[in-house]
Amino acid sequence: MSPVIQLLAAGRTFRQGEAEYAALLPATVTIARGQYVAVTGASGSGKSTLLNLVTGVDRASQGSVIVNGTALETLGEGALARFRGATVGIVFQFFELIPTLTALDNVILAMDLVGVVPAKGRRARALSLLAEVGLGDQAFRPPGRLSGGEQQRVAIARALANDPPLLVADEPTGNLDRANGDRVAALFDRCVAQGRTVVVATHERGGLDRYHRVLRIEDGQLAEVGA
Ligand SMILES: Nc1ncnc2c1ncn2[C@@H]1O[C@H](COP(=O)(O)OP(=O)(O)OP(=O)(O)O)[C@@H](O)[C@H]1O
Repeated sequence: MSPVIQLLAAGRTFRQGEAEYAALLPATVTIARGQYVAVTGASGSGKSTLLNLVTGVDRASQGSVIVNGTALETLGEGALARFRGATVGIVFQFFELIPTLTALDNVILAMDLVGVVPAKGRRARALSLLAEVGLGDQAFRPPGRLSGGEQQRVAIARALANDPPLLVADEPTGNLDRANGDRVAALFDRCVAQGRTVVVATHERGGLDRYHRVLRIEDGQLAEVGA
């Protein structure tokens, strides 16, 4: 089942020499199961910082990040890594695919690293996910022989490899032209239709109609903009 995500006065500060710098001021927000949420804000406003707390990639400096009732700050590194592997799929602006592997092997590797999909089913599942994102005939190409839009679709297939209930994407269309961006966004729409919770950071001010909720960050301050 999709997770409920709660931030309770969760913030993140970074040390800059002698000074402390708040990348995310203490924020309280609940994201319900199956919600489709946009996080908007200018470059440097704190979107990635917020996403990193929600995914357990980074830890809050204060407050609590609770996913399905588990406060992530209570988990040790091993337990946090298992949480990420089983619960979260992440898509990055610049795809972050491994250039020396084929599209297929990039998706299989995500399953190998986490180990929740039985080994003998991984190849077939990866092929099926690539077909689902419209890349059935490109599975054996390395990322360098795919367009940006195709690489991002490989990255989405990889993010879905372990069937995570939560999908988090950091500016996933920021590097794509309109047509490819629309195609990628349509795949996220489908993930929501499948019952996943999907959180997307975007600096765009338009095209927000598809989301259930829009959160906005300005200089580290999170606010709800609209539903
Ligand atoms: N590891 C870090 N150490 C120090 N400062 C950091 C670190 N990560 C982020 N910051 C700072 O925190 C602020 C918020 O950064 P963040 O990456 O969250 O912004 P963003 O809204 O995602 O920006 P962009 O849209 O450009 O990705 C920025 O001023 C950034 O320089």
